Parts: sequence; structure tokens; C-alpha cells
Amino acid sequence: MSTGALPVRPLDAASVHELRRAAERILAEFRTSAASPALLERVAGAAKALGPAIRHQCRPVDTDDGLYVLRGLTADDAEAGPTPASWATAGDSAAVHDIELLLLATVMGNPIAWEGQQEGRFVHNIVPATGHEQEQTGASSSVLLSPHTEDAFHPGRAHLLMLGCMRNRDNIATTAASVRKVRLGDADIAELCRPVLPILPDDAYTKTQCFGGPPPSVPTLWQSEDGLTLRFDPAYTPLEQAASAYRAAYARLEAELARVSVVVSLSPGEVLVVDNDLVVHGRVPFKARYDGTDRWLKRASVRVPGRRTRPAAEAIEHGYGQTAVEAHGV
Ligand SMILES: O=C(O)CCC(=O)C(=O)O
Ligand SMILES: [Fe+2]
Repeated sequence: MSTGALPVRPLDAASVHELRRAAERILAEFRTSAASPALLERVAGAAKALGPAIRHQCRPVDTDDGLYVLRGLTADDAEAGPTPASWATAGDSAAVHDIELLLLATVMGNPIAWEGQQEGRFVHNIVPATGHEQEQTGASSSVLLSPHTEDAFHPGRAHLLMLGCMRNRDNIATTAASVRKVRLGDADIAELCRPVLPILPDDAYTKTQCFGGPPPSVPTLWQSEDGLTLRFDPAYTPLEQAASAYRAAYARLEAELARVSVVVSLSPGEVLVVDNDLVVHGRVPFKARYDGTDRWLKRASVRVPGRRTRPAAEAIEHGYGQTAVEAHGV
């Protein structure tokens, strides 16, 4: 990992072993990581039984970096098998790591899945796929994946995003920029706190056309009780519809996010945890190999019950007909 001075949280060998054993037991019972009510119940029980060391390292993000890297887990290259050619063919590839990630996500909060994305799985496979090189989705490669809030279009979006590395032979970096590090004038902040533009669903979603109602306008920045938060996805924001003052403030925010952006090149086993209210993430362009040795991440999204980082007005958004399914009852 090349992170400069970013927060790293080490997991000790006993915790790594404990997590692995818990995941193996669940996989031995269900033979798949695909979610079922019974599997999720077992995950909830096993997560509760995990020890204080894991719990401590999974505590909330506690610096203005808005992220941390969990280090210590392993992802054995031979055991993982070849990188799947696309998420659609990944199935149960390296399923024990799906369950490990789901257990950690459950320690942090409540994992979510989307009916319209990666067949409703709670852990997604992020791999480059032929024909998708230029998209603004996890499956792309040859283009810069521009900095974004994960699932910015939706009020049920994650509070935390987890990216677990299976393979990254070319050291391809994820980028991350925290709103708590940007310098913006009060007038720009006030402008960007106004709900002016919608954020439309991204291309990773199928069937988002059938929603009831016009796209809601949402604020880009918001002063929460804990400080400034953001909801930002320029690739899916119709900026041309805004007045020039708003566009100028938005451009200054974008430039500041670029200025404070850091690169995180994950090594196998490392898990990047990003606070989705503070940090926008993206990825540098790369050349896909398409030979079974490509970069391969596992992704989980987490809601944190009781967190008050979102404007009240989000509660009435339609979410474009998409539903975030929570793993565990609340
Ligand atoms: O590939 C990456 O590093 C990040 C991709 C991404 O934006 C995501 O998985 O949400
Ligand atoms: Fe993303």
C-alpha cells in the first residue's frame, strides 16, 4: 500500500485467524456467499461473537482523512483462483473473503445490497470487464473513474464503503479526497448547500427508469452535527442546468478535492474503509490484462444505524425506484 501518512489499523494474527475461522464455518455450512435470510442470521451471530480487538479496529473513522486501511488479513493468490472476467461471472469466486468482509461490515453497522446491482449480492466483485473500459463504473479501466460519493443518487446510500483487495499486481490506485481537508470560502459553501441539481443513477444500475416522480434536487454540501459532509458525483450531475454562480462554486470544490486527493494502492488482504459522507473516491486509469491476473477488489457498503449525517429532506426522496436492502433487521 502506498498511502503516505494515512491511518492504518493493524489486525493482530489472533484476530485474523478468528475472522477467517468464522467465515470458513459459515461457508462450510452454506457453500455460497450469496445472501439468504439464514446466512445473514448466521453472519449476525458470528459478528457479535468476534472479539474486542476486531471491534476496536472497526471503530468509526476518527480523523479528517475520512478513511482508514485495515491491514493484516491475507488473500492468497493461488487460493483465490483467477480474477473473474466480469462481476457477472464471478459467482462464488473467493467466497470466503466475501464472508469475511460481510462479518467486518456487520461489526461496523448494517451491510446493504441493491436489488438492481450485482444480482442483489452484499459483496460486489470489482474487476475490469471487456467492453466496459470507458464507463464510469467499477468495471471500467482505461478512463479515470472520477471522484464520487458511492451511490450518490440515493438517500439509502452507504455511510461506509469497504474495498477489500484480492489482487493488484500493477499497483493501481484508488483515489480518495476528504471534504474536511478542502479550503472553500463561506460563500461557496453556502451556495453548494442549496438543493439545486439532482444526481442521477449511475450506469451500474439496471431498471432505474421506472421511478415515480421528477429527479429531486439535492445539496452538494451539508453542515451536519459533526461537520461538513458531501454528496458529489459530477459524472451524473446535470451541471449545465445550474446558474453560473453555482457552477463556479462547484468547479472550485472539484479543484479543491483534486488538490487534497490521496492515492491508495491496496495490497492483497488490505481493506480500505471510506466514510462516504466525508470522502469521494475514484480510481486512476489502467490497462486491463484480461488474462485472469487483473486487479480484483471486493466491495461492501454499510449503513450505520443512528448516524445523523444526512439532511432530513432526504427521507422523502424516491431513490429512482431502487431499494437498498439492509442485511440485518433494525
Ligand atoms: O476500483 C476502485 O478502486 C474503486 C471503484 C469504485 O468506485 C467502487 O468500487 O465503488
Ligand atoms: Fe465507487
